Amino acid sequence: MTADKVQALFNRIAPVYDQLNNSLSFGQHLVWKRMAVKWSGAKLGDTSLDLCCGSGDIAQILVEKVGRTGQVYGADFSVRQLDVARDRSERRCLKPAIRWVEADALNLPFSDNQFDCATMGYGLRNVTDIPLSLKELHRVLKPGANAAILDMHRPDGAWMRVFQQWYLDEVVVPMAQRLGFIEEYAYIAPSLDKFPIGSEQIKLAHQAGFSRATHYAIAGGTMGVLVVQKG
Ligand SMILES: C/C(=C\Cc1cc(O)c2ccccc2c1O)CCC[C@H](C)CCC[C@H](C)CCCC(C)C
Ligand SMILES: C[S@@+](CC[C@H](N)C(=O)[O-])C[C@H]1O[C@@H](n2cnc3c(N)ncnc32)[C@H](O)[C@@H]1O
Repeated sequence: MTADKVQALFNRIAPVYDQLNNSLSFGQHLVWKRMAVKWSGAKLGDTSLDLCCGSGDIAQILVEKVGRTGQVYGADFSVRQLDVARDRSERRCLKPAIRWVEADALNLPFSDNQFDCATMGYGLRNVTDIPLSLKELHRVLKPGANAAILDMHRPDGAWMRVFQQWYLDEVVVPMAQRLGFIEEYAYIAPSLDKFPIGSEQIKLAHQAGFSRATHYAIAGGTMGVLVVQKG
């Protein structure tokens, strides 16, 4: 899929995105997002970045970690997702206020070495150039900074993989169909088929310049968190 099509897809599903994430994962996506924030090493006073922030769940968790002395930037190229993110965070009157930035993960409008930590939730599988997005992430992190990249993952075990495929085809797509978004959610399965597995992600992270990279399989291997460090 081209970047324009990915952007249009996430604009279209913005009104139902949170509702479907909650029902399809039985609320578990928030647990996985909290794990990613923990592994990003976010701490009080940090300047943090949530890349491909969508409706802003992870950015909101980062606010709790960096506190009033820190800063949180949420960056995404979908204006509709950013509208939802802004509405939700304004309703909660978060301090510090999150800075929502319309930006392409492949060409970030941030300086070199700007961030103490970063997160990316379900973004890497959707960018059109994974090596370039990892390079951009590496560029904007300070030396020594960590980033945690959460995404779906293909489990090692055959039965778990069969279950995952069944769940995507027989639960996710029909539920999305009821809301009129069949094609949008049918896109998840093929995007996962071509997404590099953990060991391949580690290689790509090293090639992008990260000195350390570890992949943690979670949720029975159906999800994964790639934790990287800039040397
Ligand atoms: C966080 C979730 C989905 C994010 C998401 C990512 C995408 O790339 C999309 C692309 C296009 C449309 C929508 C999305 C999108 O919403 C929610 C998780 C949904 C998963 C399908 C849930 C998969 C569950 C596993 C098969 C196993 C369940 C384990 C159990 C809940 C413990
Ligand atoms: C599945 S959503 C994840 C949103 C959020 N991080 C979450 O975990 O719920 C993927 C997001 O990545 C964004 N995205 C995909 N490619 C992008 C790119 N090249 N630049 C910026 N955002 C991008 C989409 O607009 C979408 O909001």
